Amino acid sequence: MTNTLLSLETLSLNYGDLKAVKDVSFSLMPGEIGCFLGPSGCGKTSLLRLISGFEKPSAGEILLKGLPLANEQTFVKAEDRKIGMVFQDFALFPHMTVSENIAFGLAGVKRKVVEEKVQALLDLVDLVAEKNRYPHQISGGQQQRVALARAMAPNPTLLLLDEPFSSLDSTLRSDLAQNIRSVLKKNKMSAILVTHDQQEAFAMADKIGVFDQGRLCQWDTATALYHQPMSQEVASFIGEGHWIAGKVLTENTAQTSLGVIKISSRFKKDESIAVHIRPEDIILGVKECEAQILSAHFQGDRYKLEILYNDLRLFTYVPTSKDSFQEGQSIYFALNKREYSAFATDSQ
Ligand SMILES: Nc1ncnc2c1ncn2[C@@H]1O[C@H](COP(=O)(O)OP(=O)(O)OP(=O)(O)O)[C@@H](O)[C@H]1O
Repeated sequence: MTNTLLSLETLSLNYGDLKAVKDVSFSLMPGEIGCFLGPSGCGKTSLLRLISGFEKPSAGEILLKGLPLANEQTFVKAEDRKIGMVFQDFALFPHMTVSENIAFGLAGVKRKVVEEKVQALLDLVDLVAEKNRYPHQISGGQQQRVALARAMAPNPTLLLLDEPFSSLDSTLRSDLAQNIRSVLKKNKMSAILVTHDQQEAFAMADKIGVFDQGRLCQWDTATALYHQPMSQEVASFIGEGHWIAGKVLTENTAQTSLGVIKISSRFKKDESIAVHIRPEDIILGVKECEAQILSAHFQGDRYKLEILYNDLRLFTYVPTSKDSFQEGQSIYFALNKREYSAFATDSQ
């Protein structure tokens, strides 16, 4: 028997003919922060609504601490699931102070206990000095921390955060993502975050699920998604890269227009494959391949260099230095010697 906190088993949700969530299975361990990542309309919010109890599954099962929340026979109502929610727009009560907002979910609890709990949460989210202010008298980031403290107050078993940073500006978002992660970790709180922003997912989550049209493509750590994508969708969606055609030579090598490279999956000899190469795999200044610079885009701390090698367009990043780059200039590079992710292609 595992001590899984949340398990989803082949969970599906249909809205009429539309299959919004298709056979999704994964599990979350106690204290883990998970994340649903994917483009708009891929079913992230629908899945969060299934877990919170705002939607009934069309098929499959949700278990919390081994007990069914929803399956063919059972449906535990949202208010009985001990699952907290933090919404996109924070949904704070404007006529209540920060402390009153945090205390809101503690109805029926003794006053002294409420006071202690609110004080501890104010400390945790670093809002002691703002406790008597109203939501309009604090910043967006502070409002989000109030929303987090309010959702944590009743000690939920699991916290769900639906695009919690989307109304904040980008510099605040990454700071707050780190900050909220440390608050959750300090409290050993299990949580699931929904976002379409990779940097936010990377900053907050232990495990990330990449979704595509209602399907969970991969549930993994950020580094595994980046370095060992299990499908072309995940490789293309996470980070940046190039697809290069190749033909399988031996069990773990392929011939490509960048030479013979190692591949991480096993294919049959002569099979056509697409190999995924990251920008950081193009190592400049090593005299193996000679290319021409097509363009150099100055991006502040770095240049994005587009280069042409035979008929192949590649790009990489170079830290800004005194070097300048001219269009048409020759430049040498080598391909990083590692095993590359590769996938079978339909072409012969
Ligand atoms: N109540 C509903 N009735 C019918 N279709 C719906 C309903 N809610 C969502 N959908 C559809 O289900 C699909 C998944 O929607 P969902 O909101 O779960 O996606 P999402 O990944 O959260 O998107 P976003 O990032 O834009 O919020 C979409 O095609 C959407 O139009």
